[in-house]
Amino acid sequence: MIIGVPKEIKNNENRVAITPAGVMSFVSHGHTVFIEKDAGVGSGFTNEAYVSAGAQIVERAADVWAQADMVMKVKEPLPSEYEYFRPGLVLFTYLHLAAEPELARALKEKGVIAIAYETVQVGRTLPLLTPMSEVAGRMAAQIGAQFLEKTKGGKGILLSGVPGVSRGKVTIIGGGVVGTNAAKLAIGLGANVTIIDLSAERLRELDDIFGSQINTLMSNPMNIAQAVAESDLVIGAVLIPGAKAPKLVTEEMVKAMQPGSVIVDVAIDQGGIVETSDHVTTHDNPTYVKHGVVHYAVANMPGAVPRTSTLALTNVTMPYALQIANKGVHKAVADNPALRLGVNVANGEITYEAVARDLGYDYVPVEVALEKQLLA
Ligand SMILES: NC(=O)C1=CN([C@@H]2O[C@H](COP(=O)(O)OP(=O)(O)OC[C@H]3O[C@@H](n4cnc5c(N)ncnc54)[C@H](O)[C@@H]3O)[C@@H](O)[C@H]2O)C=CC1
Ligand SMILES: CC(=O)C(=O)O
Repeated sequence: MIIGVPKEIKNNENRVAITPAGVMSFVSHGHTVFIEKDAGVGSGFTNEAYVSAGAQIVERAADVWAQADMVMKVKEPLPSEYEYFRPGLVLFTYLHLAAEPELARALKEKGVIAIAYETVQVGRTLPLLTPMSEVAGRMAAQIGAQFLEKTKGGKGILLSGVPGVSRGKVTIIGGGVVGTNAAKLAIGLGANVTIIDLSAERLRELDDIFGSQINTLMSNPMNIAQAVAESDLVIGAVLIPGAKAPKLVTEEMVKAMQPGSVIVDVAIDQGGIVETSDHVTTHDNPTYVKHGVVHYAVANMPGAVPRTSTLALTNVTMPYALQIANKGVHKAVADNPALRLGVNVANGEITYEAVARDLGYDYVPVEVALEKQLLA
């Protein structure tokens, strides 16, 4: 198979979908890898390192897309990349389609087989999302602490407090991977931490992990309203796989926060859990203020720490990418139920139920959609 890796073009996105080690794995299995010139530079991988590993460097993104059977990326394609879509092309990347209706339409209309990292699922875990959620969760606490500084627009508090002055209050809504990692850092910073989740089982696990270092609360509008109003920093970390994020923090709740408080809505890639985080921001211009509250809504947070993130991401994506390359997409998906759940669009159909529901399309099972191609 020919695998193509374009350079990421999202604002300050310095990750890359394959490292030289990944190239070596593909090549040792008889595959060909085209890497766009300088695609790895932001993550510290030179063109020469890719060539030494057996890749061919291609000058133009258009040629990478045109020659590849499978394109591997990190972030969802941007509108300027939609023209490269074509029937039968396999696209393996983060997609977050419930929040990207135009992208979903383009993939559907152009007959791409689009496999989303974030919906590949093993039991209750999302193995290709986990490492980036670890990164973003840890970043959320440190970014929140930074924007609480007066010079950054915040109310001017230090989360740890100092002897004789209270600690800052952090509320984390969603106690999964992002939430747990945000809590680790927030506890490390000395904050007073509350985690809110809908799952009593998860709250029990969090209580076992963190003990008296955190407070846990069941997710309901009353608990959320009270915790948010009292918080200096709120971190949005809820996920319903594939679906648009539920708006759990209403505009009224935001208005009740003190001016200069901070919201880091990590779930913004799925649309965000805060009513007032109504648009995505970028690393260049990461925050805006609404009702006196600083909102941070960057959808590619790990892109700011690309060396760590690229290594962590490719550690988990490569085994799946190799299965697709070695077996072909049909057999790889048929053999691996985890990968099957990753397929969001195939041959003109939406094949992930939550995405179809949220975007108003008919849901077509993956097998049926892939069969269409074999019959055609
Ligand atoms: N902005 C960025 O750069 C990044 C964003 N993310 C996003 O962060 C979000 C969270 O991801 P993970 O922590 O990996 O998901 P996860 O599946 O590990 O955790 C989600 C948690 O939300 C809880 N939950 C579901 N409904 C809830 C409700 N109504 N109230 C409270 N809790 C509820 C679940 O019980 C679960 O514990 C996702 O949208 C993910 O895509 C992840 C990485 C980077
Ligand atoms: C999860 C995701 O979208 C990211 O790491 O950018």
